[in-house]
Amino acid sequence: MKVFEKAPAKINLSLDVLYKRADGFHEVEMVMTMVDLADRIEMQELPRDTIIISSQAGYIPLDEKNLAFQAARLIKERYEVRQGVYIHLDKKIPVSAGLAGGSSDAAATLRGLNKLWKLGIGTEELQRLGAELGSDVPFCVTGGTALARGRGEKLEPIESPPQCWVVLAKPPINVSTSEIYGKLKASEIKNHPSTACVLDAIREKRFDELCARLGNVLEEVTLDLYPEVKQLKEVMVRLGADGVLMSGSGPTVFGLVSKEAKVPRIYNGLRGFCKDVYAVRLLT
Ligand SMILES: C[C@](O)(CO)[C@H](O)COP(=O)(O)OP(=O)(O)OC[C@H]1O[C@@H](n2ccc(N)nc2=O)[C@H](O)[C@@H]1O
Ligand SMILES: Nc1ncnc2c1ncn2[C@@H]1O[C@H](COP(=O)(O)OP(=O)(O)OP(=O)(O)O)[C@@H](O)[C@H]1O
Repeated sequence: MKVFEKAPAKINLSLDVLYKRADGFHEVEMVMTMVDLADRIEMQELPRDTIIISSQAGYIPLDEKNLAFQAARLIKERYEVRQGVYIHLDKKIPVSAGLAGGSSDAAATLRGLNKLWKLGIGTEELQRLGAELGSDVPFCVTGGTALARGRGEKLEPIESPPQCWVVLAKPPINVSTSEIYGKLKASEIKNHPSTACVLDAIREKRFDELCARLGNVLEEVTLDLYPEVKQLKEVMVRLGADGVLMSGSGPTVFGLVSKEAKVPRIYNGLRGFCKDVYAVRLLT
């Protein structure tokens, strides 16, 4: 038997850090949503007790470092599953981009194996398992739009933002999430985004207000280390995107655009700076 799952990319509409915790993680307050750019994951049952990963993407690990492998191993161990699984990852989400590609693959693997092996695991338990794999995985289990707290695992679903285009541009650099959090001085953050205002703008369907309130405290660190990300933000603003922000720890920059007619100019303008550019819709 085979199952298929879509694993969409996420963007952070706001990302605030409240403080650094004793366990080394940062207490966050984030508004996250999914966009229509997704990996596609195929899971096929194997009679042997083994996990095999393949992918057309040459640049991701295919061994136990792969987050989909870790998700399969976790579910097999926890639910004492003796069968094996062959997992093919059709990657569309750029890697190490700040778009939670690996986390979404892990979440999709948890959902898919729950179906394949008829385990009957509830959503909350899938999210708990996800939290063992990474901070973004619990959100990716359900997707939608949510307010995330804790280290990202305490989730409150909220309604979707007003529908719009999302132009994503990833410069050709790799950014390490732990390095960016490591360099952040949580007690010295000057400009905290207002999570409450972002939530209000979404609830009241005020697109312009949402664009004005976008904010990510990790930008300061990443933009300082990688001036090309700052430049990309400036280009996107100049090309006419309504709201522009870096997603997660970067380096992907996204622009929200309400008018479809503006999208080709922004897309084509960005292609002059980097090859990884996508124009997609929000997954509402
Ligand atoms: C930047 C975001 O992607 C925004 O959604 C997430 O906060 C990070 O999520 P993630 O990549 O799933 O992160 P994890 O794999 O759990 O952690 C990677 C590293 O980031 C740091 N980290 C992550 C989450 C968090 N709340 N505080 C942290 O300090 C830790 O140093 C950790 O070792
Ligand atoms: N299935 C996977 N897809 C992509 N990367 C993976 C996968 N499994 C493990 N990785 C590794 O995880 C690291 C981060 O990749 P990923 O694409 O998830 O980053 P990201 O988009 O910055 O994530 P986040 O936004 O959650 O911080 C890379 O070093 C990559 O090699």
